[in-house]
Amino acid sequence: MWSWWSDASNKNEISMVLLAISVIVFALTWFVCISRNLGKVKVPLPPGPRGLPLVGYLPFLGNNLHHEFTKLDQIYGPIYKLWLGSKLCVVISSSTLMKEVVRDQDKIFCHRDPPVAALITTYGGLDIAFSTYGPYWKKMRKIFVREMLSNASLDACYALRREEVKKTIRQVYKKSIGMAIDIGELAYSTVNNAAMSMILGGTNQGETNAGTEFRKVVAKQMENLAKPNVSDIFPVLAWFDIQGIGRQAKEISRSADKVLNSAIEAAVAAKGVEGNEQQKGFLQFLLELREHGDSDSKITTTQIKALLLDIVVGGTDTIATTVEWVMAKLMQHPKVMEKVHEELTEVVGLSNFVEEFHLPKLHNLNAAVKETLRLHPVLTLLVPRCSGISCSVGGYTIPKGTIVYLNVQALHKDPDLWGNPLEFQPERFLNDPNLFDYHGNNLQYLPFGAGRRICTGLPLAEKMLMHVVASLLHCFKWELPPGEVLDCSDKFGIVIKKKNPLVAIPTPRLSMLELYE
Ligand code: HEM
Repeated sequence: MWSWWSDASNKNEISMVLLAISVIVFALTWFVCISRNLGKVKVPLPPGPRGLPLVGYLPFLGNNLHHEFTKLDQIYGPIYKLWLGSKLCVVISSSTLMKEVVRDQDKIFCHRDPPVAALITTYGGLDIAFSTYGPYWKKMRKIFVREMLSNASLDACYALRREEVKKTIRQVYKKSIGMAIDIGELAYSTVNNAAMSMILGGTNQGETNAGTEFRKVVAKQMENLAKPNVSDIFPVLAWFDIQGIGRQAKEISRSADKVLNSAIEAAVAAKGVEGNEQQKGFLQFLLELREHGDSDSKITTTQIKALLLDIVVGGTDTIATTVEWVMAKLMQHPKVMEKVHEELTEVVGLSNFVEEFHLPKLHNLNAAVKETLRLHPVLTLLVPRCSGISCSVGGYTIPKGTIVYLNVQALHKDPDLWGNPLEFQPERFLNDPNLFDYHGNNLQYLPFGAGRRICTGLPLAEKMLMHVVASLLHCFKWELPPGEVLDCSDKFGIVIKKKNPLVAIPTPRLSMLELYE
């Protein structure tokens, strides 16, 4: 009988065939499973420190966030994550990874996750800095950059800035020769007055109430914004406003609104007055857009107020703090200061004030300012970005809605990019002045950020910063009060300031004392 099973050799063959089939089926199943799983293998989140349940790493961050971030960077590398309450944050500190964020995937990362206090004080994010990326933000930026801060517009209001710088010089000469002055305060009042003057134009009457009032409001706003807010890290608790930060923001917003409304009323009233035409300020310009703008540029009163806040809040403390840092670094390095003074004498002359047309010729001062911004970028974590969709950076997953901090201070001190990174050596910017500009072209140097969200105020900031520093240095020699030791440690805030304010004593430098009158 023909039977497979009875035939031993056949039985062996059948066993072999079955075994082969089993192996093939098993291999195929395994392969399919692995392939399916491979498809599902999740790209991991970046590494990072463990935190506590619920609050995450928040309790361990301390007061100086930027120093803490740099320490963590040494443990976890150039990209790491932290949970702050319910928010996932990623900190990035290498040039290569920053390129992925601000260049390759800039569109994904140019969103914001504004703090509650910022939303309240900017009329719900109607300004540029905290508005959502999209057509509204584009329109506001266009008005700001192409129209308000165009070369023509900045040239037109140069006389207003210049007058405020001169006022400061006169005031120092009359009241403070031989006396110790707080340089940060001096710079702040100069920049604030210049900003108010440019905003109000012909309607500005000297040291206006609006200027003084605004100063107080901005100081309160900066303080309030710098406070860590439970409502930001646990949005579900925002309604309770546990620390009262939202309530304070509303109060600040009401005060700012009052100042802005009275400035707008004054500008409207001054509109018909003859002689104010050449002194047109930003506000007059914006009011014209409100009345006569086309669909691309028409703007409401509330939007005008939000834009003005960006100038006063975004522009004054950043420039003033940088002025203070530059002065501190130069006083700490007398040889560099000497070179800068020699250059000012040669380019400007001791019988003249500094004018904006002198600024591009002040190569040593330019280099000293750039080097100061390398060591002390005042917005050291930029304005935090937020990922609009899930994506990957450095091979790690960055989920949608992650807050991304670009640690520019760490980038600026990266020993792989900078020789003697902790030393103040302005000459590194002298050899090839175009290698590092402020426009974010070289991703090794980003004091004003990069990409779509780069500082909107850059054209004004560059001029004002150099003009104020050059004028203070050209008109006076500065010395520390006897016994005072200069230290350059910093403290965290919205703007990174000197831990101890710089106090210095001026003596006149100009040859013609009438210039100070
Ligand atoms: C030394 C002075 C200044 C420094 C160092 C500085 C730095 C910066 C930085 C680092 C950013 C974030 C950029 C990014 O995320 O890539 C920024 C944004 C911004 N800055 Fe400045 N800034 C200065 C002066 C000014 C001035 C004078 C104004 C206004 C007249 C201004 C208005 C703004 C605005 C509106 C934004 C938000 C831009 C956006 O979100 O699209 N800044 N600034």
